[in-house]
Amino acid sequence: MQQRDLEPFETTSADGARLHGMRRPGTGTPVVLVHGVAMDRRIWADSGFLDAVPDADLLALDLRGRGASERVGLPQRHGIDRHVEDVRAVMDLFGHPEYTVFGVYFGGRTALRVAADDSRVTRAYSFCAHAEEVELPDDAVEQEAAAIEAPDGHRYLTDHFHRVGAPDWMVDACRRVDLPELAAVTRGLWHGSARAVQRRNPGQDLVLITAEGDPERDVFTAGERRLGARIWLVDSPTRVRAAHRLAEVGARVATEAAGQAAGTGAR
Ligand SMILES: COC(=O)C[C@@H](NC(=O)[C@@H](NC(=O)[C@@H](/N=C1/NCC(=O)N2CC[C@@H](C)[C@H]2C(=O)N[C@@H](CC[S@@](C)=O)C(=O)N[C@H]1C(C)(C)C)C(C)(C)C)[C@@H](C)c1ccccc1)c1nccs1
Repeated sequence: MQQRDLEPFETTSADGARLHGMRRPGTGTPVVLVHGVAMDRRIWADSGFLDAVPDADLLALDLRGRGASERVGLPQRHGIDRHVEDVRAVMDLFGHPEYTVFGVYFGGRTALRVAADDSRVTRAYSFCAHAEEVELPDDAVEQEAAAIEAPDGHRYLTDHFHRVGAPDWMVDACRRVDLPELAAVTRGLWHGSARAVQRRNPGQDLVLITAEGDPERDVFTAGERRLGARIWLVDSPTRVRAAHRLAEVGARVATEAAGQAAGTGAR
């Protein structure tokens, strides 16, 4: 992906947070790309996703506190509704009537919440995050936040993701994050992220993606029943290792986008 294709953009979220992103111009319904917690917008190029979706108009933002976007500091400014507002600010900036939103991990859960709140989203993909209520184990999440804000916080993250077989692009992304901000994002998960995604709006197409071997696969199929979502499975033993398949999933997204443009897209 030559750098010449990428055009930077800036906008402001509903609470005033300054956001940065990159547009890769293309055709058809624009696709807003939403990264996960310990990531930034560079993962889309690094994972090969960008090259797997050569024609689409891609809008990749840095969520608040990540990449070049504003550090907001407080956990309550990192709740999932603030993430939703970040994505909606990008949709407002480009002013299209319809968008596809594609998110990975917590960015996928965010994509589903954006679709529930905003009917400009006609298709939402959640890579390896489901739509059901989760039990946030207060101690484990607080321990994780404390480990992240410790001096060797990057090592905690990279050792863990190495150990569970994450791809290099995910491990490298951890090294780029600002640790105090990442600890605030982690504590921010207590602000609304545990709630299930309530609905699919008429005319929306939701796709939940997880690993063939995911022990929580049944939680994803619950979303299929409850929301009328589609399920894609990737050939991987776990959700974390499914990250190796992100470019392959991008190619499937491109096929659907092309199909839609030709008027034959699955609805
Ligand atoms: C089974 O987990 C996996 O398959 C790993 C997978 N995580 C998830 O899918 C979801 N999280 C979880 O399931 C669970 N949360 C967790 N802490 C919240 C969290 O995620 N992080 C906070 C920090 C940041 C790095 C991110 C993360 O990544 N930490 C990994 C592991 C990293 S190491 C360094 O310890 C993670 O999961 N830690 C768990 C535990 C603490 C319970 C062990 C629960 C409590 C929500 C169930 C995420 C998408 C989520 C869903 C709903 C609501 C909130 C978050 C990955 N995400 C990114 C890359 S891999």
